[in-house]
Amino acid sequence: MFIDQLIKKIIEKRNPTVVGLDPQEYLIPQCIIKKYGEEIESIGEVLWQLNKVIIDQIAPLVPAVKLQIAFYERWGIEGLKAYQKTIQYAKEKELIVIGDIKRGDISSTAQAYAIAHLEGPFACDGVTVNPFMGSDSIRPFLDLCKRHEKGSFILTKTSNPSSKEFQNLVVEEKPLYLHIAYKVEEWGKSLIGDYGYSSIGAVVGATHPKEARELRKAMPHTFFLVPGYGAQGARAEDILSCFDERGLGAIVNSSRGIIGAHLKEKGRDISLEYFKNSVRNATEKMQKDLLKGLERNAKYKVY
Ligand SMILES: O=C(O)c1cc(=O)[nH]c(=O)n1[C@@H]1O[C@H](COP(=O)(O)O)[C@@H](O)[C@H]1O
Repeated sequence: MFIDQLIKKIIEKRNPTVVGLDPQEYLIPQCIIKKYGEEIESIGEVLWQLNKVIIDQIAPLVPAVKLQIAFYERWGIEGLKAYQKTIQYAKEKELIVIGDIKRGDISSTAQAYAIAHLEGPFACDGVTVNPFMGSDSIRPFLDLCKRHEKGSFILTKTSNPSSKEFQNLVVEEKPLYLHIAYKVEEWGKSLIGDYGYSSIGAVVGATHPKEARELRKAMPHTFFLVPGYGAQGARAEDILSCFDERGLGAIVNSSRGIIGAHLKEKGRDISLEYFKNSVRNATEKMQKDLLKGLERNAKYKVY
């Protein structure tokens, strides 16, 4: 089952973090671009080699990676080939792979998305899904999650500053994000695993600690994917309320904070060795930071 596999890996590695493989152009070290070609035709190879280097560094440290598909789609077919190859390689390295695709559409279309990203050419272990269109748009993802033991994380309270425009609107006496939360709990009911969490999770932004606390209470069986740490400004203490008293219940993403750590220190003109160390150090630093936060808070036990 997706969620049990994810939690087992988190416990094994003592690390509730996921590295975001979001290769924005300005982050890519010059040494990789120069080695694999600076022409637009080489972009697929550049993205793939970059990801391979990152995965080799982080595979022993983290349970999972998340690929934001936009940074691949943006380059067309070559980008998507790199996306596909990276998924395959991360799986070979026994990482849980989350495709950050944020899809949502009428059910027949949603089914095609679900097939593409959960069983077809881009099959990941889990995906992110947008619930704006309601239950029938989610159903195809739930069905395939059940059939193939996969997972989905449903956007519930997103990390961006404008998320409050719609998600915090009060409807029938409750903010919209709470309505979504109750639906996500319901959608996940039949996929609850050994640790009490469902393979149907929620995306909850690290940048909104007050809402995260409320959501943790409202969603006792829902595992959180928590973006916003690092580059978007959230700190470990903002995220603690996403975890339960066992130190489980959430996995925290960082993308730019890990694969762009070298920029603050040195810029893009660095050696491959420097890049590798920078990725590894940033990953270890994030792990320590979160574990320290969990340990400091007396209520939480760390595995
Ligand atoms: O679903 C997501 O992963 C997501 C939801 C959300 O509310 N906020 C958010 O930042 N994300 C994604 O999480 C990653 C955050 O990247 P960094 O800000 O660079 O760590 C990006 O891939 C975003 O697309």
